[in-house]
Amino acid sequence: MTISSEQQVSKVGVVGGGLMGSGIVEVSARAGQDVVLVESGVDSARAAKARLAASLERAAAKGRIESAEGVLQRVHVVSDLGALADREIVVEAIVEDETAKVALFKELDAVVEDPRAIFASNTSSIPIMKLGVATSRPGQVVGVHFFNPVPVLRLVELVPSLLTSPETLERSRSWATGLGKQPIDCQDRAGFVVNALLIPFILSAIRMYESGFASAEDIDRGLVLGAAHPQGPLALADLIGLDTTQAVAESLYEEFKEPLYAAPPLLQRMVAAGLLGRKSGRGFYTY
Ligand SMILES: C[C@H](O)CC(=O)SCCNC(=O)CCNC(=O)[C@H](O)C(C)(C)COP(=O)(O)OP(=O)(O)OC[C@H]1O[C@@H](n2cnc3c(N)ncnc32)[C@H](O)[C@@H]1OP(=O)(O)O
Ligand SMILES: NC(=O)c1ccc[n+]([C@@H]2O[C@H](COP(=O)([O-])OP(=O)(O)OC[C@H]3O[C@@H](n4cnc5c(N)ncnc54)[C@H](O)[C@@H]3O)[C@@H](O)[C@H]2O)c1
Repeated sequence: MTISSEQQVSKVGVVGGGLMGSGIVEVSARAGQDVVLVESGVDSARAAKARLAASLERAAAKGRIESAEGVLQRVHVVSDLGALADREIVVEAIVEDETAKVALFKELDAVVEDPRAIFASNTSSIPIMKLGVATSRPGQVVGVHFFNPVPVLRLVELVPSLLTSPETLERSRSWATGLGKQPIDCQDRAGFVVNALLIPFILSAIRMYESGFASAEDIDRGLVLGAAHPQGPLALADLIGLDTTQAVAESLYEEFKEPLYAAPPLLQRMVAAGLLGRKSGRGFYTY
């Protein structure tokens, strides 16, 4: 299907400006799009703005953009979902929690006025169908899954549910490609392609560490030096966030009931303790 200029989206909304949402805002604004970011509170809005500004300053220092200010002019950070009324695509990037996402998709359905607007979720593992049927427009709901760090990694997984329309899928593909991303197509199964393979690998590393088999540093060094990974699995879990890692493991386990997807006790205890990785300052490493 060819996407006409009239079907292309340029008014972007993002809900949730954490690790991923701020990255999605950044790549959209850098591609020249007008972006409204909705965050839930004053502190998280401030944190999102700081993360975005720091990343843009780094891009400017490397000569990848002319100036951070130029890009920031296209970004509006608000706390009211009503500001998304005129958006052509809204990307949900809130916490990996099905109840919270379903509630948000219901609200988005009520506030977004464009009858053809795309409702995209950046979920790592929650069925797109569950988000689709929370709205009156399941044909316009699709998974558009970015990877962390968003400004660096080129992949986007495109995940239609059984009810997603071909037009929604192709408009999403065209949008992601316009951001400089390379889409792959996935079925609506927990974990899609990458997390279904990556999360059990990370969980195996956590079990290895938990059993005292090797230190965190040696497990990570082993995979970096012996398998040419950019970082080891425990450092990667800290980058993803241990809460998100656990939530994705739980979705995979619920769907497939395979022990390899079960969150190890150590991961569960670390999350309960608030040791969430980089974002909380401590996980398998201290930051
Ligand atoms: C769970 C989810 O659903 C799905 C997922 O997202 S799974 C996670 C997928 N992500 C990965 O696997 C990440 C693997 N790790 C990596 O790619 C690298 O270790 C890394 C990019 C995080 C850091 O790379 P490293 O070389 O150690 O650090 P560093 O030199 O600071 O960064 C490399 C480049 O990335 C850029 N970069 C790093 N982090 C960045 C960030 N948060 N934002 C913007 N740019 C960033 C740096 O500016 C640098 O650019 P340069 O090459 O032009 O100098
Ligand atoms: N961390 C990763 O590596 C990664 C990679 C790909 C996809 N994802 C997915 O992206 C989503 C976000 O993950 P993250 O790592 O950015 O999480 P995060 O915890 O860094 O950020 C979540 C943000 O959402 C905000 N938020 C929560 N509820 C909200 C609401 N109702 N309205 C507005 N804002 C709200 C929070 O204030 C927070 O800033 C999750 O679905 C996650 O599975 C994460």
